[in-house]
Amino acid sequence: MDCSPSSSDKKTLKRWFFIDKRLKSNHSSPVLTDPIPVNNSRLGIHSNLLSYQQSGGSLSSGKYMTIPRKKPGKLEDVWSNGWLEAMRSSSPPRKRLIKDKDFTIEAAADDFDIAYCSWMIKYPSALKSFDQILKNAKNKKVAVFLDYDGTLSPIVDDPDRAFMSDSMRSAVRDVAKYFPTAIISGRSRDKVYELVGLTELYYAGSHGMDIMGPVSHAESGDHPNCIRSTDQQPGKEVNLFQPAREFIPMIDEVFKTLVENTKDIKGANVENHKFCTSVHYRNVEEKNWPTIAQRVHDILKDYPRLRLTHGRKVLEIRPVIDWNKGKAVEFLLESLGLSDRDDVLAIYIGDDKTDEDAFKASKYNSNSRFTVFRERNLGYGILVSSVPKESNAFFSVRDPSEVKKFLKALVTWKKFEKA
Ligand SMILES: O=P(O)(O)OC[C@H]1O[C@H](O[C@H]2O[C@H](CO)[C@@H](O)[C@H](O)[C@H]2O)[C@H](O)[C@@H](O)[C@@H]1O
Repeated sequence: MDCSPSSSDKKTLKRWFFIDKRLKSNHSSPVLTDPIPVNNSRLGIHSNLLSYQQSGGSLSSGKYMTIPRKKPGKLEDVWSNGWLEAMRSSSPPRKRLIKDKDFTIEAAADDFDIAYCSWMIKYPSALKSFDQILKNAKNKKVAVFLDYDGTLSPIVDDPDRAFMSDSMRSAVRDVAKYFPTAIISGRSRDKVYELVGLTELYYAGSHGMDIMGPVSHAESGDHPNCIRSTDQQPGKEVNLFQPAREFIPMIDEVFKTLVENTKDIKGANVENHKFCTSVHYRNVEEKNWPTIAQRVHDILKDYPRLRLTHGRKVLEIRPVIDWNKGKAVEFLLESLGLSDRDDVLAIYIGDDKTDEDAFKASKYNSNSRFTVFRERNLGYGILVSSVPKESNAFFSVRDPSEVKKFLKALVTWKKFEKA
């Protein structure tokens, strides 16, 4: 779809603004929003509100190796804390629907396209804005951060079959030849490394809680959770940074309990990412979503040091520490010696709610210690989305195929600049 306005669009645009106005007058917007669980003091709390070092509360519930079969709680829990609402809006609809928290209307293709074009005024295409990006990148050190699922690989029903294409792999390999490049994924670091298979990159798994980065130029290398290692990535000395190390036994225990307690729900799938665990409901019938949500909720009640976040048709359980993909980007920039400088442009491409933390990331800077990417043009967040949704990103691309075009364009620019 081409979103450049043409004269023939005028009529339809007018029609769209009329629809838009009508929806707004009903306190509604055609843009998908991510409802944040309300009414839940613990399980849905935003990580930024929590300090990194948590005091009190034991690390384990003391039940390692025994898997308790939970007594079901009341279904009202998951209604009242907003989980179900968040689950329903957790992935872009495949059908052309305009959704709002109060109602869903089936949109004619035209209306949907116009909604998308109107959304792109706020989140312009990174491909069409490439000249603007280059203008800002000129004479700067560019660093590239990439999410995996939905960004480098298309979303598919089976998480074990989310492969990236060879052409995408070669585009990422080329990018890494010219720019420091890292993958920041919700998956375990081992799994995402297995899927990407490139030694040229740095990897952060478990939403940034397991970072294999460069041997540090800065203080981050002296962090107590940093281990220097040479054997993890062939030919490279790397730093391993694992701020949630102490949670490994607890996550393993919760993972086993989740497997046991969801095994009778058809389509449920639990993954262990070592520092966090995911419960997929993409293949669970919608009528059973309240049940799966309630089971997870009941288990988490026993773990005050774990919290829940929502991904694309997945419930993610992770430690209550002030660490996320945004912090991982900051950490990697610091390790790369790219923090305390103005001549750096960080580009982050991602599709999911957890990528929003990275879109909001700050960069250390001598003038003001934390400088938000978006406000100072020190970095660009690029959201991958084929439907309108609210984001902290600056630009957008529609899908992984546009991500690949963008990466290739970066490489072509750099080659040309060097020649
Ligand atoms: O941060 P990411 O690299 O994007 O990882 C986030 C989650 O991605 C995977 O789940 C998502 O992709 C699956 C495969 O396309 C899809 O089936 C699932 O519905 C999506 O949520 C991964 O399996 C999760 O563990 C990650 O947390």
